[in-house]
Amino acid sequence: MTATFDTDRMAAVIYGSEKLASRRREISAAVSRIPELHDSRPLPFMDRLEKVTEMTRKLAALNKHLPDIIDPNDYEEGLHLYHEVMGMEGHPLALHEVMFIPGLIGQGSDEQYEKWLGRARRREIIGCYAQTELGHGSNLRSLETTASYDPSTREFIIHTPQITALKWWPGALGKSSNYAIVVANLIIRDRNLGPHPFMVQLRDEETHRPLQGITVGDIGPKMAFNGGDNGFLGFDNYRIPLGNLLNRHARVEEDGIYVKPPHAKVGHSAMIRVRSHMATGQAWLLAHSLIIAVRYSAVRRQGFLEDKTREVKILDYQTQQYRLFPSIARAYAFIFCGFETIRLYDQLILDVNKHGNTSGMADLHALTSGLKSVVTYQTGEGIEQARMACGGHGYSMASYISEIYGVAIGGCTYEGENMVMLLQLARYLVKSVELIKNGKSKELGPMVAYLAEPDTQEKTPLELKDYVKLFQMMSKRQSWKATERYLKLVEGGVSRDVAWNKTAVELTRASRLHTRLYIMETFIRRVSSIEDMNLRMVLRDLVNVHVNYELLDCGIYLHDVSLLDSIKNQLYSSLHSLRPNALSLLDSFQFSDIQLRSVLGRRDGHVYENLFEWAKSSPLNVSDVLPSVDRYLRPMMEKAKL
Ligand SMILES: CCCCC/C=C\C/C=C\C/C=C\C/C=C\C/C=C\CCC(=O)SCCNC(=O)CCNC(=O)[C@H](O)C(C)(C)COP(=O)(O)OP(=O)(O)OC[C@H]1O[C@@H](n2cnc3c(N)ncnc32)[C@H](O)[C@@H]1OP(=O)(O)O
Ligand SMILES: Cc1cc2nc3c(=O)[nH]c(=O)nc-3n(C[C@H](O)[C@H](O)[C@H](O)COP(=O)(O)OP(=O)(O)OC[C@H]3O[C@@H](n4cnc5c(N)ncnc54)[C@H](O)[C@@H]3O)c2cc1C
Repeated sequence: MTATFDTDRMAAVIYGSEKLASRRREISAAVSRIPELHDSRPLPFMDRLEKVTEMTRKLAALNKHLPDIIDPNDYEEGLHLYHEVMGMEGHPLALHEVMFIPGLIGQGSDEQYEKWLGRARRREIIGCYAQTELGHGSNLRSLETTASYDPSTREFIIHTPQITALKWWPGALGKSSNYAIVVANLIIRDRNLGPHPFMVQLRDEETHRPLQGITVGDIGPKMAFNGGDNGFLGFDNYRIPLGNLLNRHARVEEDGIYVKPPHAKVGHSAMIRVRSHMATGQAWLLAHSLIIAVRYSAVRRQGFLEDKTREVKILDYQTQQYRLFPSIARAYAFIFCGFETIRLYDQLILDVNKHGNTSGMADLHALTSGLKSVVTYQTGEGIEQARMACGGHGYSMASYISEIYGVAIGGCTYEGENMVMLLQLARYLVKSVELIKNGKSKELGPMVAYLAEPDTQEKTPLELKDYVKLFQMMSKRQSWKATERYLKLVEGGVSRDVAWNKTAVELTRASRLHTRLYIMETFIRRVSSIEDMNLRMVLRDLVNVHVNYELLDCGIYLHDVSLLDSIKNQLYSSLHSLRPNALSLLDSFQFSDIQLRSVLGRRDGHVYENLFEWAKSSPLNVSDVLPSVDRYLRPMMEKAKL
């Protein structure tokens, strides 16, 4: 089937500019010409140590070739090059780029940039972000690692008081990093001033051995990221200089006087940054799995429809389309709303760092808390559907979908466990409803203004604005319902914390609806702004799939469920309309075969030949009779014959 639009032009929309989209193609082409940058053999056949070694080998090779391929100062080009070469299974610089350098930029002073930033950027040192502990991750106020100030030596003493205080999970900590931003409770004269970020050297720069007072290692295999070394870390009264408290916002004077930051949570900026980037990051993962599933579905034939002489492509089944197309729509929606969120984050950082203005922090914290939760969960759902849509071959690691799934659902946990983060957004929604109840609607931010709108009659949506209106109404009702339930308990004498817990499920529902509304609105906004008519038309089809699917999925929040029949019909017809463009919408992501790492999804479409070649390369097929057969199976069978 021929697409109605140009995939290069769509790539420019997906990646934000014509220039970046074409640079991505050039970068992929450059990588394809350098064998040193390719996987030396399929990753699923490697054990953990081999994977870590392979990732480290490629990283060093990449570091060597990087200046010939990209402008080292161009972050977006760098991100693509890393994805292409390193894939997604983790590597020594993953957290260095994603949290260590951004954490230093967000929290460090100009003097501290001078000391560490250049070295970090040149990769003279490798760092990670060590916050989570064995006993606590979500509740930062219960972290146990201490950094006690000793004015006599102008040093902090970093200490792990007990086993639960061991840092646990930080990526690239176990074996790769020699520095870390360590989040520890700042203690001055026995007063705990809460978690603060410290720059800590962990290993000798020459020998790479842990420094005295440091215990560090790898935490073992995980669901995914097994090419990376998530680690543990303990401190035995380990001393660092006063200048190692990252002090752009909070400071300790030599005599121990503490200077507060302009906002208590300004130290969370590295987390807010990652959360802001997660919608786009997860969208690539969702698209990655869908490219595999949709390409495969356009090759795989099974069963008959009208033509009884030739089996049908499985992509023509309505159930297959229902399984896959709403996720294509979500992948696009996440990208567009991700771009908008990143812009909000960049603006906030500018406001905070240049003008000391922290007034936007609460809004962005609430928004990104909800967004990371909804997006990671829906991405996981979409990837799992993509796997099942490939039948048995989806279950093989040749499809690579299980790896993508493992990586994506890590996002439900890292950067804030999803339920915990949904409840953060819920605090904001409840406060907003309380403002309205107290006659202060004027104080509401623009994203929650709809909470003050009166209910109107539900009617069949015909235009996009009708869908938004219906969704706003459902979201508003749920926020009010949850708030009133909570307040009723409080008014009845239940403590706020217990009342909150007794309302928590309803509160998370409110957060999800609010976030889904935001995603829908940003998706519609972006598509309406696209000038190329061919692109706009196909994206409009995608929006139709999205709004109908979302409404149907949230149908329990409608009062008049009879509306659902017409919504179902509109959904089925929009799935049908999308069919000719489905594959090209995914090809527009322009994943190379190297980056795809999937035998099932390769561009050449020779699924069966490629699968057979892949199976033959299994280490189990090196010999016809395995030693385990000689040692155990044959004797067992021989014995049975006697
Ligand atoms: C270029 C970037 C790319 C990014 C990658 C994106 C996608 C990736 C795709 C592929 C992956 C590839 C590589 C990545 C691999 C691995 C993963 C990468 C990183 C993972 C790193 C981590 O996980 S680091 C550890 C993260 N930990 C957490 O997130 C902990 C969660 N907990 C919290 O954040 C907090 O404890 C809390 C928010 C739940 C509560 O905060 P706390 O300070 O304890 O709260 P209270 O003292 O009770 O105060 C509550 C009060 O403060 C408000 N608040 C809280 N935080 C903020 C904030 N940041 N800003 C503003 N306000 C805040 C809160 O709303 C309350 O306000 P009210 O009292 O007014 O209601
Ligand atoms: C792949 C991966 C990479 C990571 N990388 C890093 C890193 O680089 N650096 C780093 O510091 N950390 C990292 N982490 C750790 C991660 O940030 C934490 O695991 C995460 O914040 C969740 O915290 P937790 O493990 O304490 O979960 P818990 O909070 O123990 O969650 C367990 C359950 O308790 C529930 N729960 C907890 N609190 C509440 C509450 N208040 N209300 C309702 N329910 C609640 C949760 O919803 C969940 O169901 C990583 C984790 C993973 C999986």
